[in-house]
Amino acid sequence: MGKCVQLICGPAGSGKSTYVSALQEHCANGGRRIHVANLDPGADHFNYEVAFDIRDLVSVEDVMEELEYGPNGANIYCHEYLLENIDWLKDQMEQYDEDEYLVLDCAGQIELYTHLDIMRRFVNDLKLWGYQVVALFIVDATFVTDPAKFISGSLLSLSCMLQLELPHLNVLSKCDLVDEKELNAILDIQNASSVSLDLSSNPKLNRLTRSIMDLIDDFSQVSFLPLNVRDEDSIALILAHADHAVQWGENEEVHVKDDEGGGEGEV
Ligand SMILES: Nc1nc2c(ncn2[C@@H]2O[C@H](COP(=O)(O)OP(=O)(O)OP(=O)(O)O)[C@@H](O)[C@H]2O)c(=O)[nH]1
Ligand SMILES: [Mg+2]
Repeated sequence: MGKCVQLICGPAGSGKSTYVSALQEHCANGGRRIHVANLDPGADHFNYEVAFDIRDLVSVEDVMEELEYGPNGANIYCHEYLLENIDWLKDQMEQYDEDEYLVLDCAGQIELYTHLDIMRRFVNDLKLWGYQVVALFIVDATFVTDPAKFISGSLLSLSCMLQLELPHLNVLSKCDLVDEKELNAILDIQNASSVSLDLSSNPKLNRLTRSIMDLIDDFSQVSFLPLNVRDEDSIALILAHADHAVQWGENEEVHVKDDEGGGEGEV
């Protein structure tokens, strides 16, 4: 069993903290140990049992008050501060054994995943410490139900994937809020070229849109896993994909009953 981490990324309000809370409950019901940490220095509230919390090191509130920064600048400052004090995080993570899976609930400030290199530097540290990391990019289903928004959501996810260079899963949250037909249309998309893209009356713009979608296709970036936090099966499916990405449990010893000897043997 290796040291494994799910890194929960995505735009503000997309449902990251709600997902980790549902995941924690799902794992507890199944007798599996996971630990969820808050890495959002601007978090107000969340419903999960927190293993450790970046706000014990630095918080947006304190930075805004002491340095008189605005909320965005303070958030970036907090992430830079975390990187400068990365041993704090290492100590927190090392409290847990290899068979205890860690889930890191990150901030939703989108520049962290697009043009700043903060998350990439952070991920590089996790890799150096020997963690297998999978990124889950959570996108709100209600934001991708028309072609223009679908392109925008796919591009955001692609930026994150290219920045972090990690095994990457796209998760469509709040599936309970969208019409089943609309949802299935998104989930059925196998390649970007199949999306109806004549968004403009200007053929030049439509050609540009198609080129963008071809780019997204080149990275096989259009498939989403559906998440409905009220549906255990959807959480189990996402967990299975994440486990596969980090090879969780693949080296686990298989125990079989030794009928003749009455004891257990290893395979
Ligand atoms: N109906 C429904 N609402 C959801 C779901 N997931 C999240 N929400 C709601 O969406 C809002 C934002 O959810 P959060 O989990 O706080 O989102 P977040 O991505 O952690 O937000 P930030 O930490 O601010 O980036 C909350 O009001 C949630 O109750 C879902 O699957 N279904
Ligand atoms: Mg959150």
